[in-house]
Amino acid sequence: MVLSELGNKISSALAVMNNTTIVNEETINQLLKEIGNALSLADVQMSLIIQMRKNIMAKIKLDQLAAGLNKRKLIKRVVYEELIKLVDPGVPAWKPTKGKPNVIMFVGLQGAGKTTSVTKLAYFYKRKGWSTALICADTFRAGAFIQLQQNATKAKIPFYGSEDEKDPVAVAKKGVDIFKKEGAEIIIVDTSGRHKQDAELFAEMKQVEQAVKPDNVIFVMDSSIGQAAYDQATAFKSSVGVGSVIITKMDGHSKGGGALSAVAATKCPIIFIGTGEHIPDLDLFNAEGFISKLLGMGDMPAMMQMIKDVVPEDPKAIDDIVNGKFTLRNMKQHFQQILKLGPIDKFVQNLPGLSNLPQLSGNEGNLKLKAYINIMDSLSDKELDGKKPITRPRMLVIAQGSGRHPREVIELLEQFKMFEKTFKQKGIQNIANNMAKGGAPNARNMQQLQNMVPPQLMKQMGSGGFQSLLSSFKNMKGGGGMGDISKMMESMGGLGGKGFPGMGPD
Ligand SMILES: Nc1nc2c(ncn2[C@@H]2O[C@H](COP(=O)(O)OP(=O)(O)OP(=O)(O)O)[C@@H](O)[C@H]2O)c(=O)[nH]1
Repeated sequence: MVLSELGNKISSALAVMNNTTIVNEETINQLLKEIGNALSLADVQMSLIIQMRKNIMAKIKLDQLAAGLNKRKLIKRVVYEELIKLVDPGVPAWKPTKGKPNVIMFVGLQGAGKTTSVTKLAYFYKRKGWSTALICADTFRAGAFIQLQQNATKAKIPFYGSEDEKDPVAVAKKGVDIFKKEGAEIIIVDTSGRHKQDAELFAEMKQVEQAVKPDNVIFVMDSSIGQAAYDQATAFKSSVGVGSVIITKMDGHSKGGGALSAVAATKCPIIFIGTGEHIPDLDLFNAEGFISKLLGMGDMPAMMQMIKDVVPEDPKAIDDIVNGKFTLRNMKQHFQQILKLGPIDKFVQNLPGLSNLPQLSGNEGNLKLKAYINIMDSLSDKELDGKKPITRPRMLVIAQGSGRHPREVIELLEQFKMFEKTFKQKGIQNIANNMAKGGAPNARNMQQLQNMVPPQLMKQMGSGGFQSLLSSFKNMKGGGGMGDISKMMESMGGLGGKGFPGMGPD
């Protein structure tokens, strides 16, 4: 059973409870039994399931509930909170400090995904403007040096290692010293693994730890580990000062529950999950967002973060929205920004109602956007700025110039009309204006916003999903300010009409 199945099972158990006429002890027992079975099938440790069940029962005392209280809502909330607790030790995750060297040491068993994840993490920080460096202190596995060197070169990250030096402590120490002197802010040390936990491995880890004095030790765990996760995590935690966890291969067919509940063993937060073999395939982990996504309720904070991370402030684009102006040039920028968010399917899976769909369109959406951008590269400035209409003969020339089919040029212009319509709606301008003054969207804005969400998406989101979308708007008050709301609207504009290119209902 993969995690989306776990999510679907829990969601349907909650839906059954929601549809029963009477909520009594029996209904709750049945619900908890089904949730417990689903968690157990996903490899979550039995003692944790029993504890969770006890916590839920303690929070829902039916006989003490005030009359008129929405019991179903309360039960759902309690289940949701307890699921979050399962993957959240309640300890804030360590954060690096800008402007100083932060040494991070990776530990884990062989094949867990350490070498892949060190590069992913360095790349994650590099994209955010940190100066990063990688050190290969895995002198045990032949090939580890070359693997990390190649990954580092691919990601354009400075690397240190030695094919001749057999002492991991010496390599780690020398590498850290070099990069500290060079002023690197994130220095990541990859250590060797073993097929199984053994004394030699732990002794080596301890020596490296003492030599480089890491600011954080990250324990990397393969999500397919199953029930053995608890013991493995405990062993690593008691040996070195593990501070955070990364769970890899969450994209595969593993059950994942065992590794996820390893936080209970380490009392350390999961900070990232690996979602593929490529360098950008590393997702920030947020317990609430993760459970919300698991249950098909979307992960709006993750979506907002993705947008915030990569979209630069563009006052002109904001002005254009406020003034109801939308040109092909705006659309081109909009598509370029969406592409920076990574694969579109990942972005969309953070949306309520779409989050537990198995796979939307893979890379198709991105390829389509790239094709559209190619076409727009062939437009003149006047055409991009809406100062000159694009005639049919001109469409053929543009198709030829961009090496695309004329049908795609027509498709792009149709897409543009839909975007233009969305962005010219008064509602968007009102909200933008309101947010520009630092205010939260009011009830009328919300209604207008609701009217702008295409019926197809609305149906998929359900009212609960829509509420969380609205609250994400409300929560933005004061936080990200005007920049955020404009970006959010851009993303919503992208969902307008037929949805993202290549992902529409037809
Ligand atoms: N699908 C998928 N594969 C991953 C992920 N992370 C790592 N891998 C793959 O897992 C395999 C092992 O990864 P490594 O990074 O070499 O493992 P390691 O922990 O460094 O192993 P040692 O250096 O031997 O200790 C490689 O084939 C990786 O491509 C992930 O998140 N998803």
